[in-house]
Amino acid sequence: MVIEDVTHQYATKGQRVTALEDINLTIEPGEFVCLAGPSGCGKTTLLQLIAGFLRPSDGRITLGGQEVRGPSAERGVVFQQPNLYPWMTVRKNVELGPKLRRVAKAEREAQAKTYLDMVGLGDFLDRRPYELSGGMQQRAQIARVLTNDPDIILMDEPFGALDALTRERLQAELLTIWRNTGKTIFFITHSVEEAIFLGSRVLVMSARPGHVVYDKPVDFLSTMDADMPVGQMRSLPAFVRMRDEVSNEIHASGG
Ligand SMILES: Nc1ncnc2c1ncn2[C@@H]1O[C@H](COP(=O)(O)OP(=O)(O)OP(=O)(O)O)[C@@H](O)[C@H]1O
Repeated sequence: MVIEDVTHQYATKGQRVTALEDINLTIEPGEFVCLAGPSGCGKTTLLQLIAGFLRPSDGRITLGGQEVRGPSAERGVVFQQPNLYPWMTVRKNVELGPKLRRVAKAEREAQAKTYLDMVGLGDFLDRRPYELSGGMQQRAQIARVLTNDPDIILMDEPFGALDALTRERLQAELLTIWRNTGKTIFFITHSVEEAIFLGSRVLVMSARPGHVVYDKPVDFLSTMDADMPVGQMRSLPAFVRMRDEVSNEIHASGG
């Protein structure tokens, strides 16, 4: 995905607010990009531009050479608040995308089962969303996005509303899903530790108008045991160094 010279302004009450200015970014297939930055720096705006919910005031975004002109299943979005349809079972929620694309019933049922198993909800197929915990609803949201086989998954603080333990579990599960599917992920977070733990690359944006002030790969994790607990990882010198670097960058840019 290529973001070229993207600027975005909102018009409110006759005033223009420049949320993003001159963003240039290339995200390679299979990268797990985590974006952090002070509140209001334009993270959600950038995600919404990539999703196609907003059009940039200037510049352009292309995915696989095609310009993004609106929402599409190839760019799946996971929001902070799960947005499952309450009147549908978990299975029907997950099957909806393939159903709208007229995938045959047996095939879409099998797809939904595969992805619900992958996120650990294989025993909850016929429950309704309100019968699930917040973490389980997020898992269902992730399964729903995966069923559409997107080129990129856009995640806006997906674990921000969860308790600490559930959050750590979902982080580990998401990493496993990423390793197993090779999907490209663009992930917004307020947590520096989450960004480093999950990302193969960490970006920081400055306060308004937002632009990218930090962009580094997280390379020390690839040489380590994939199953190392987060607790142990936190004390690694390379982890601590990067956490301080990213935190300083966020503070310097207005956070
Ligand atoms: N619909 C809108 N109309 C006008 N201004 C907006 C609108 N949406 C966002 N903004 C402004 O654009 C800027 C960027 O907002 P955005 O939500 O993208 O930031 P953010 O980095 O995601 O913030 P947070 O971390 O608090 O979620 C903010 O100053 C915000 O007030």
